[in-house]
Amino acid sequence: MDEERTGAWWGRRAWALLSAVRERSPLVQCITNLVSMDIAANALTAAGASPAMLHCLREIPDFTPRCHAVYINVGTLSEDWLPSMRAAASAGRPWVLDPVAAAASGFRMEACLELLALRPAVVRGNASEILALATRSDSSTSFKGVDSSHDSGEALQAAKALARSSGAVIAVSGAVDFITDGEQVLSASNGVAMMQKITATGCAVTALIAAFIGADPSDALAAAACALAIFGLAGEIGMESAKGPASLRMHLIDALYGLDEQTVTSGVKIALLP
Ligand SMILES: Nc1ncnc2c1ncn2[C@@H]1O[C@H](COP(=O)(O)OP(=O)(O)OP(=O)(O)O)[C@@H](O)[C@H]1O
Ligand SMILES: Cc1ncsc1CCO
Ligand SMILES: [Mg+2]
Repeated sequence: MDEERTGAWWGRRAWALLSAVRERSPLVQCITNLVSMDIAANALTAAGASPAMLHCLREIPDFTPRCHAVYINVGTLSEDWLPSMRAAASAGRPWVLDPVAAAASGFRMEACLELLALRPAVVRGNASEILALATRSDSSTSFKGVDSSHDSGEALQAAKALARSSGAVIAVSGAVDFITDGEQVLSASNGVAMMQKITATGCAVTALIAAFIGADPSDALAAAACALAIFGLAGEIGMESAKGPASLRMHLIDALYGLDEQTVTSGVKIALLP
């Protein structure tokens, strides 16, 4: 390492990655749930990326190889969409998985585990989703639905084990986001609690991770941490003008669009855990 990775180093790294997204405008194919399509596409566009919500199996051989990254989210999974997810994940592009409500059913858990075997670069979930995936459990009563019933710290050991067994970077979102490749653990401490009151903010930040990887595929751990920190920072700035979840959604997207170098380098809170 040329330079010690201080907080200031991470601020510069986050700015470099956001700048790369703005300059390269990576094409990100999103096979995502019906709830999240709008906020994910708007978050990607505001950040400078180019989203495409295509999920028809017959289009994947032509379209997916031309994408810079792929985003797959099982939130409104159906049997019809699973073949498209498999095909897009197997198209040779770097891709990111959001295992929404992984424990909701045996079918969904099987689908998530099958997709995980197709080597995503990053998996981003809330703590309950990462705990369920790591234990391959779809039966525990503590797993409700799309919202987490655990704090992110409770899933940290599970995230490390899942990263080692899958080869993916695992990101657990929450008040503090944890990002690990199974050896190193980064924390990203940006964001505001009100973000949990907007549906599909988690889905949107996973899409943003795919955009960061599309712009620079060299370091999935850094891409995931910087995307989470930048999305959280946009939430903090948005909260200064918001009156509740609906206006926060609008102000967060505006803030993401307007982020400048000074704000990012001084505002991003990423640290390497000892
Ligand atoms: N208590 C909190 N304080 C600050 N930021 C938070 C808090 N909880 C969540 N966030 C942020 O909100 C975003 C969404 O994370 P969350 O864990 O709620 O995802 P999720 O449960 O998968 O959401 P969804 O399924 O609705 O998409 C992330 O950027 C995360 O960092
Ligand atoms: C509410 C909801 N249901 C399935 S996906 C989704 C969006 C948040 O994950
Ligand atoms: Mg989610």
